[in-house]
Amino acid sequence: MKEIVAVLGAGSWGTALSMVLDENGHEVRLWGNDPEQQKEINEKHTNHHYLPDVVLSESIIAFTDLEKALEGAGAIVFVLPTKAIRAVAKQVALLLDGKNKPHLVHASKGLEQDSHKRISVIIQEEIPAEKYDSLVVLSGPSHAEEVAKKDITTITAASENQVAAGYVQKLFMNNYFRVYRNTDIIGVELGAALKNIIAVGAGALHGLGYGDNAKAALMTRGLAEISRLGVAFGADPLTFFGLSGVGDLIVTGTSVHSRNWRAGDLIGKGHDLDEVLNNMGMVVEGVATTKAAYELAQEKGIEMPITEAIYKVLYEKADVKQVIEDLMLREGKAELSSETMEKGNKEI
Ligand SMILES: NC(=O)c1ccc[n+]([C@@H]2O[C@H](COP(=O)([O-])OP(=O)(O)OC[C@H]3O[C@@H](n4cnc5c(N)ncnc54)[C@H](O)[C@@H]3O)[C@@H](O)[C@H]2O)c1
Ligand SMILES: O=P(O)(O)OC[C@H](O)CO
Repeated sequence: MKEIVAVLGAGSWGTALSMVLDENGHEVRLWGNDPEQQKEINEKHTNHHYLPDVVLSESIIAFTDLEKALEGAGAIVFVLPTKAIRAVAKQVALLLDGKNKPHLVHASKGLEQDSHKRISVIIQEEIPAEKYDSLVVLSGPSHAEEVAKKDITTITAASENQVAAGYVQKLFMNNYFRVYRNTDIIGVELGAALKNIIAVGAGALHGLGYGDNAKAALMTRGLAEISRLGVAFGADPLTFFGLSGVGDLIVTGTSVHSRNWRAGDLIGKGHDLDEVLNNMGMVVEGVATTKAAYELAQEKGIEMPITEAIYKVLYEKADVKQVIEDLMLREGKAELSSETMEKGNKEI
């Protein structure tokens, strides 16, 4: 199959996914809102700020005109920072005529500020169902830098509509980019968004000089609270043992490629949050997601002690070492409870 695919978001991940789609023979239109960057993609076939040293295929065409990018597209892939999704979805809704119904895909990882909504919910709110065919979430352990080098990557296409998930699987899959299907859109989106919080924490532990035991503790107990929140919102607990759960937690919580991990590392080393975010030059989703998840957990009475600790460090300027000591000295608990997986038990 050869499709026209509009990729919305010309940053690291949008560019890497465009390379996969181009490799698979699709017509790729990479839309972005920065004319200089789009010019660079079309004239030099590079996107040096987001993927240094990567040369793009000449057949990947950058667009600044959204209407032109969407014309006749069989699939539209949203790969924008979470905070830009609603505004761009509104624009897309105005441009879709309901006759040619594209498949919608999103590959972003976050929760909306204030509303705490998942990205698929935002897209469904902004684009009327009669204007598109299906909505699929593409998510999993995948650093853009490695995908751009064609390193082996596995990822999940999640949708309640398995025909649509199969379409997205076929669209992206090749010998270095393996795509699985999944039906649990809630679990996949929450796993993807919440692992960024734990990755910030893992970076901070590294920055502070803690060792591997601490890293394993954070990631394991982090996964426990991600699962607790997810299950409380209707996710399948098994999803958190999959690519969008433990898989993405490993890749983000252990890698210098991760902007979330790097931000945490610098915070652990004593740098100011605003300075860290300003210097990163790319989105660090975990910071905003920490606030959204913290508020969500407070609202629903779900215990998320690690998220709460990271929230205090990021938003209340709490001392990291003190926060870690407080976490360690909480009242002793049982490690596992079958109720945790069934109901999001608040005792654990
Ligand atoms: N980088 C990765 O390896 C990776 C992998 C998987 C998922 N993701 C997720 O994909 C999403 C995008 O991440 P990224 O790494 O590409 O971010 P990035 O910071 O590298 O790039 C973001 C791009 O979005 C553009 N943008 C921002 N606001 C916009 C708007 N209103 N309209 C149009 N363009 C706008 C920016 O100009 C930039 O080109 C995030 O949710 C991230 O968590 C990233
Ligand atoms: O660079 P990060 O921290 O945004 O993480 C990138 C991806 O989400 C890893 O799967």
